[in-house]
Amino acid sequence: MVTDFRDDFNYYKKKEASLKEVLDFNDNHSIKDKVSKIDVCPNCNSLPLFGLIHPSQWEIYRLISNPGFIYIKNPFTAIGQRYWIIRCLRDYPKKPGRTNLDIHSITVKDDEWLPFSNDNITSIINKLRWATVGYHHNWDTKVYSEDSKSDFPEDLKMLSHYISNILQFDYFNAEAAIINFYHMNSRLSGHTDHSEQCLDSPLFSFSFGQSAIFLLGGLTMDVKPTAMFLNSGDIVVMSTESRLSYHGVPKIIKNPVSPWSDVVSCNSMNNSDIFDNEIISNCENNYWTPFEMYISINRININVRQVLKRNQNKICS
Ligand SMILES: O=C(O)CCC(=O)C(=O)O
Ligand SMILES: [Fe+2]
Repeated sequence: MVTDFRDDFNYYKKKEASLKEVLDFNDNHSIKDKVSKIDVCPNCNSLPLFGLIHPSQWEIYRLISNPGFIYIKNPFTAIGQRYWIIRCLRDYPKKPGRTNLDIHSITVKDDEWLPFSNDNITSIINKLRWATVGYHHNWDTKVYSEDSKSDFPEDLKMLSHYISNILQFDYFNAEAAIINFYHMNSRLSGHTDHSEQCLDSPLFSFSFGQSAIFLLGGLTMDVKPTAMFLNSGDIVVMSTESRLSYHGVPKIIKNPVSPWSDVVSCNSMNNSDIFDNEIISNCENNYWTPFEMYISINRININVRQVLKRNQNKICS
């Protein structure tokens, strides 16, 4: 029987679906003959970026079935995970970022967003489904516009550019990001990301919190997808032939581990001015508690894209 993207999506969204065919990058047997390991830079002298382990220790794989798709197994330190989770919940949804809550005319005052302690705020944070920064993704028209953009966060830009350099992409400029917030029963149906004017640049996707079953298909819905687990801290890159592939998230599953837990110490960090030092200095104390409550039952995905072509300086309509 031929199965296509829809069949597999519908299969994996079921509670009782068997997960034995899902690629698990933590299990050598599961990935055997399906991936090839990338030796990033054997003589890599790059300094580690705040929140990441040294790139010489990263585990990076290509999928043999899907050229251009790259998987990096969680290269984040526990503090790094906490940092990005806090940024996604505390800062990116605030103005000038946009969220699904704007559409429902819910405005959140600065000091109300945290610490999610009263019931009202708890319910607001639970309504958060997406936030956009940089060029704002327009969910209806799918067209970016010069009239709808805000500054791209410098720290997220630095993270994306760092990964792009380590992977030796010629050029990448982070110009738009969608932050997706998933509950345990959320899904993201199969789609391609084709709104960007530059489709030759890679797309970087960072996952935090609970795990996803991620389906990666081909250029049409007729191609049977590869199913894989994405766990907290994992990074995937969709480039070249995979940049326009169908993909989706049929199910969120409980992450058996919590890699944000084992914080060593915040003091030894190489804090560049780009990173928010308030988060770094508070990441070990109670400040983290409400975020931990959130991330123990939700998943966050940051999806970073380049919108314009290399020499283009604005959207051409
Ligand atoms: O949550 C994910 O892993 C994928 C998100 C995605 O595909 C998107 O935002 O376009
Ligand atoms: Fe996508």
